This record gives sequence, C-alpha cells and structure tokens, in this order.
Amino acid sequence: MKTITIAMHGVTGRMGTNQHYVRSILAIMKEGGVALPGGGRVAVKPILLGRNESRLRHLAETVAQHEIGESVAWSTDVDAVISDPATDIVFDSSSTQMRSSIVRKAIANQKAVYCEKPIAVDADDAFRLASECEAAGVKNGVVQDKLWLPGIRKLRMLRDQGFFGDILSVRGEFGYWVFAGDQPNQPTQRPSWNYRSEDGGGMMIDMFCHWQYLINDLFGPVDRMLAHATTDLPARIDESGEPYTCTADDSAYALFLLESGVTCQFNSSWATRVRRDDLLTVQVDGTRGSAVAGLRECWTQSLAATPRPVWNPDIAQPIDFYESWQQLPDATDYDNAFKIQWELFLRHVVAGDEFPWTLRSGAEGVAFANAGETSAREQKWVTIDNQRS
Ligand SMILES: NC(=O)C1=CN([C@@H]2O[C@H](COP(=O)(O)OP(=O)(O)OC[C@H]3O[C@@H](n4cnc5c(N)ncnc54)[C@H](OP(=O)(O)O)[C@@H]3O)[C@@H](O)[C@H]2O)C=CC1
Ligand SMILES: O=C1CO[C@H](CO)[C@@H](O)[C@@H]1O
Repeated sequence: MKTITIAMHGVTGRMGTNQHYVRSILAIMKEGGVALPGGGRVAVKPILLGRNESRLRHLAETVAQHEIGESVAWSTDVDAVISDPATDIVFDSSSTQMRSSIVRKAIANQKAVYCEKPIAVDADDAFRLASECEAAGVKNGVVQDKLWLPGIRKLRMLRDQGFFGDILSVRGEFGYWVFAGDQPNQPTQRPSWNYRSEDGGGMMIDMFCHWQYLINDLFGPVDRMLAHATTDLPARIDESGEPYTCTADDSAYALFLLESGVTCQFNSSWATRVRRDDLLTVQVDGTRGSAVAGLRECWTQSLAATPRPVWNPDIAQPIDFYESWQQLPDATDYDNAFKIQWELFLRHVVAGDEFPWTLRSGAEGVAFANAGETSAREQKWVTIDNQRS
C-alpha cells in the first residue's frame, strides 16, 4: 500500500483541526486509507505544521491517540518539512493572508498543493498563484466543501431528475448571530480576524467564493451581480478580551443574474437571528416544483401539493405553510463534505483521477468576491468575466 505524506499547515485553527485533521485525515487513517480506482488503497501520514508547539503537540499526541490510538508527527520547522523529499502534499488552512507564501513554498519544492479558500483576497494575486502552480506542473486543489453537503447533493439530485421543470429563481439565506463578545457569558464564536479587512476578513471574501462555485455547479454561470454590504456591528471583543474596530463587511446582500436568465439572490449575514430551517438554506422555485435545501436536509413541494393562499390579514392564517413540504429521505450515507473532497484529491494525486476544483477555480471565486466588493463600493451592476483564466 502506498503512503502519502501530507504536511498540514494551519492545523491548529478552527477549520484545520475540526474539518481537515480530525474529520478528514484522522478519519481516513481510521478507515485504513482511501480506496483507489484500480484496486488497492493509499494510506496517509500527516505531519502537523505551525508555530505553536503546545497546540501542535496536543493535536499530534492527545487528539491522535484518542482518535486513532497512536501519535502523529509534528514540527514548527515549516520550511524543512515542506522541502523534505518525503513530503508529497502541502496543505494550508492557515489565515488567508498566509496562503500565498505557503503555496509558493510548496511550488518551489514541486509538491502537490491543497488549500482552503479564499486563495487570496485579490483576484490578480489569486490567478497569479494558479498560474504559478500550473507552470510548475504541480497538482493543486482548493476546498469547495459546500458541493458535498448532503442538502446540496439532494438538491442536485432533484435538478438531475428534472423535478423543478423550468427553474425560475433561487434564493440563498446564509448566516446567524455571531456574538460580539461584549456581554457576560456570551463569548464570540468566530475568530476576530474575520471582522478585520486588513487581516483578510469580510463576508464577501469569505462567502462569495462559496456562492460562486455552488451556483455554477447547480445552476450555471452568473452573468452579472448587484451587491450591497454593511458593517453591522462596528466593534467586537477579540481573543484576548480587547475591543477592536470592525473594518470588514459582516453582511452582504446580492442579486446574481445567471446566463440562463434565472434570478438568484443571496443574503449573507453574521448579524441575523435564525428563523428558518438551517444556517444555510437554498430555495429553488420551478414551474413543476420547489425545494429548500439546508445543510443536511432537503424539503420539496410539487405543483400538485402547492397550497392556494389568499391574501387576507383580517383572519388568522388558515394555512400551515410547512405542512405541504415533504422531507427527502437520505439516498445514501453522507460522509463529511471535507473528507469526500480530500479523498478525491488523494485519488487525483496518486491515480491521476479528474480534479476540477483547482487553484484556478478558486481564483474564479476570488474574482467573484471582488466583483461583489466593486458592485457594493460603486453601487452598480458588475458583469462577471467568465472567460478570464
Ligand atoms: N471551507 C470552509 O467552510 C471554511 C474555510 N475557512 C478558511 O480557512 C482559513 C482558516 O480559517 P479558520 O480556521 O476559521 O481560522 P483560525 O483563526 O481558527 O485559524 C488560523 C490558523 O492560521 C494560523 N496562523 C494565523 N496567523 C499565523 C501566522 N502569522 N503565522 C503562522 N500561523 C498563523 C493559526 O495558527 P496558531 O494556532 O498558531 O494561531 C491557525 O492555525 C481561512 O482562510 C478561512 O477563509 C474558514 C471557515 C470555513
Ligand atoms: O468561510 C466560511 C465562514 O464560515 C462559514 C460557517 O460559519 C463557513 O461555511 C465558510 O466557509
């Protein structure tokens, strides 16, 4: 069995620890590696990289012992591990601002690169990074996890089965209340850099790259967008208990007009209280039926099951609008979305399987976020350059 060595930088962070290390790489190790298309399996060997010795040791020893019954390697010597001939893949989920330097170290050492989104905050930088990977001939990929969320997979199945008839419109609602940390017993639940644009934070740069690949995959390319963004909470408390000024957008409202003519609308906010089925819901309305996907579940309403409302505010609403929706059953076992993409990337590296979720596609996401920023700043529709590559 071949073993692939993965240098994991940024593993001490929220995403690095939970999604990539514990729920993807350690889970793959627990399963005895990844099955290859022609038979056989590939095993993975992580080396945890970062600057904080105690966090790295905790993950490499305590967490690994708990999850897989053995420790894994760790190091604070990032350059040495990346340049080590034994390293096959360099993974980065550190802060967005650090991404390009880690990716470039990997390229310089001819390593395959896999990293979190966004790959940069500026589209020119992002496309440059993608071109450098391609020029060096290194295999590369960017995380686009939402594609494998169970709810989204169910929505894709409905589209493929023609459930909707003609798709008319799409509405995405994303967000929840992120505490400012200024009240007793209500600490914030997201890192402070998310709310500082100088540190790579901001709703549009964070979420529009997700909306770009999600909309493209499910409904086709966006022709143009109109966006508006706000900083709803002007100040928050950081990890060390100090107040800081929020310089990034924490809410963004956008209309995306698709090349197909479908109207798509996404609200994204860290300052909203949830009264809907999930933290992300995507509603698709079509001539033959509608569906609402959450992270895991998906509800449908066919034309035949559609109630007939009549506007009359003088009486209590006689229709229970939730009643006529049907929850789809699970069609399969839905594995963790990040783990599924890791397995695809490993098969790409080892067996040359297709992997379209490259840094270039990540750069298109950054360009999309930049288009949102331009639209909001200049208060105008912005045409998306879908030919840029
Ligand atoms: N696909 C998805 O669903 C999501 C993706 N993301 C993306 O993942 C990335 C990380 O986000 P998240 O995990 O929330 O962030 P965190 O703040 O939790 O983690 C940041 C990581 O970067 C490291 N880091 C930060 N600054 C430095 C530095 N100067 N030198 C060395 N290491 C540094 C931290 O190391 P240390 O522990 O030593 O501080 C930590 O490992 C972002 O790019 C974000 O956009 C985020 C959320 C969801
Ligand atoms: O970057 C991100 C910000 O946080 C979201 C969830 O809270 C993630 O889904 C997303 O990838």
